[in-house]
Amino acid sequence: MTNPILPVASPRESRAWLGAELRARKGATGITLVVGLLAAGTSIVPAYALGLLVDRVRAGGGTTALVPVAVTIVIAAVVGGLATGAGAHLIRRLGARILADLRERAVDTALRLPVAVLDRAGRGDLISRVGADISAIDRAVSDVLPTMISALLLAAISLAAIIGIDWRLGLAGAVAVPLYVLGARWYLPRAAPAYAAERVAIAHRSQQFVESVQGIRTVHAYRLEDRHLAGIAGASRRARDISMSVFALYTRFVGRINGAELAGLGSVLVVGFLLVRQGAVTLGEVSAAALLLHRLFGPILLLMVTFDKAQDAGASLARLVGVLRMEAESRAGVTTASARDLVLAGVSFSYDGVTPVLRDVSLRVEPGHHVALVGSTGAGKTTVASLAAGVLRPGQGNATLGGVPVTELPARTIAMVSQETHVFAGPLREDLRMARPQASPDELTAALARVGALAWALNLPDGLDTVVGDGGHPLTPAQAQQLALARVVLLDPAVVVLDEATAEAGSAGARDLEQAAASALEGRTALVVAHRLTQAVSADHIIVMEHGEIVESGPHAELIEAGGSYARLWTAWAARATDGKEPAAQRR
Ligand SMILES: Nc1ncnc2c1ncn2[C@@H]1O[C@H](COP(=O)(O)OP(=O)(O)OP(=O)(O)O)[C@@H](O)[C@H]1O
Repeated sequence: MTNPILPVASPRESRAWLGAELRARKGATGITLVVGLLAAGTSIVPAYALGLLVDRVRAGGGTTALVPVAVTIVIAAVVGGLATGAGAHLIRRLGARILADLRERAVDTALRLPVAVLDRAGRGDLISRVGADISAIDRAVSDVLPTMISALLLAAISLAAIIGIDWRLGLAGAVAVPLYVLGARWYLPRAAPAYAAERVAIAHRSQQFVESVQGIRTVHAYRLEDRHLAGIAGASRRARDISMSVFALYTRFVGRINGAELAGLGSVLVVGFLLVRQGAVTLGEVSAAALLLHRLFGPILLLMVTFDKAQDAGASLARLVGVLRMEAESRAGVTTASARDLVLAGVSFSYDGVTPVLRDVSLRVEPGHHVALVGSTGAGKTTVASLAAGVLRPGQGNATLGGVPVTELPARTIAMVSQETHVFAGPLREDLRMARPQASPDELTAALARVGALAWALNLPDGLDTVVGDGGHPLTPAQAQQLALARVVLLDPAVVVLDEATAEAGSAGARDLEQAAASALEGRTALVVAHRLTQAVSADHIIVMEHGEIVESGPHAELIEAGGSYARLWTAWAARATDGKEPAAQRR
């Protein structure tokens, strides 16, 4: 899927990111490299030892001269085996850790992105990046990466060893390089489509077979056996032909690689012959150089056939590192957006594009002020709150904070506590930490205390470690809302939109929640849907809504004096409050 919004990192950016990650893990990277080099180093020892053996035999050395060489080869094999195993394990572990961090940072960045950016980018792209792309890299890290890195280290060490024997031998061996490159450039672009076609043909064959077996009664009933058998035979022939052509492609590729090996080895032997004749090197040294080159054939072929997998993983990495590039965007504006007006200007909205729910709504919440929205059920309060928080986008008009559309603000700039409070499954402590992952235990308890939830939280079976949410310890709706308010305290946003279901908590519970909300909102700019009129009394400004429109607005005292809808709501509320019923005044 092509996407103009979520960026893809350039190869240079991906390399820079990887370099920084490795530098940040100097210790683990260093040990991995040392063990890898030890494995590569020990695996070239037998070639050297065999070269030495040749010289000793030529010099007429007896069995005693040969034993140390044999022992060296055995020790090198054992150490090399152990080091190769340990190296692969260390590479996998390092890779898995870097990958885990990358996934966390990518998800974290994505969750902070403004709603508008996510909408434009398409959630599917994001989900495939943190899902399929991570899996592709993960497979490469545990499967091809250790082999590739070992092969590269071995190639580097072997080349250095050959040049160390005599640079002219190194040059002779290098004759193979352009031929390898040509072989790879011929094979790689053909291999991917060929393997893809083979997979499709095999899937088609299975499909034909399964369909015929599943519909066997119909096949018998209409005497369709011959037609179905012909279909299966045709699909099988196609699959067989494609598989054979894929195999032919691979053999032709291996033929080209064998050509490169022949050229490299042949040149080493010819140059070696001339050098031995000149007395520049010994026969044993030329043998060692030839064996070192030969030792590389397997790893180089492996590098080539796994190259496409590494390329796939590289492409996935670029897509993930691209998401990280948006980190700055996801954090920008958090501080600058504070101390700015929250404004809805001429906002109209409809959920289905037909029935208008809001008509020309304009309101302003000044920095540090609390504005209460009141009105009957269905008047449009929750819709206004969702538009102000950037959860919904206006059909007409604008919702802005400091002039910036709220949907383009980083996700945590405006916090919204809605009527559906979700308790995430897991320990209560982790539920709170969603709002601030680095929160210390003291900060967690302070946040709970501020919303009056500390006493009950400490009384849970395992205190803050009690597992809550789905399948965990049940919390009352009021407790869940207190938890949501504690998360607001931890998140510490400049602006809060509150649409709590205080009315559902019973009068005593509702009063506690009002207290908790007031405490959580202290010092912040707030737009509050006042489900109980007592919440409106203390607000700096009250907005009264009816049928999707603002019908009145002003401070409590002014609205009472005006004797309009708010005054009527208030009278009804006060009368019921004296009856001891304490209703949600706007729920008629
Ligand atoms: N998701 C939705 N899809 C379609 N219509 C909706 C949706 N949510 C709300 N509405 C409709 O929009 C109108 C305004 O609803 P809204 O929830 O904003 O009112 P409210 O004043 O908050 O009411 P309450 O006090 O009951 O929460 C109502 O007619 C409601 O039926």
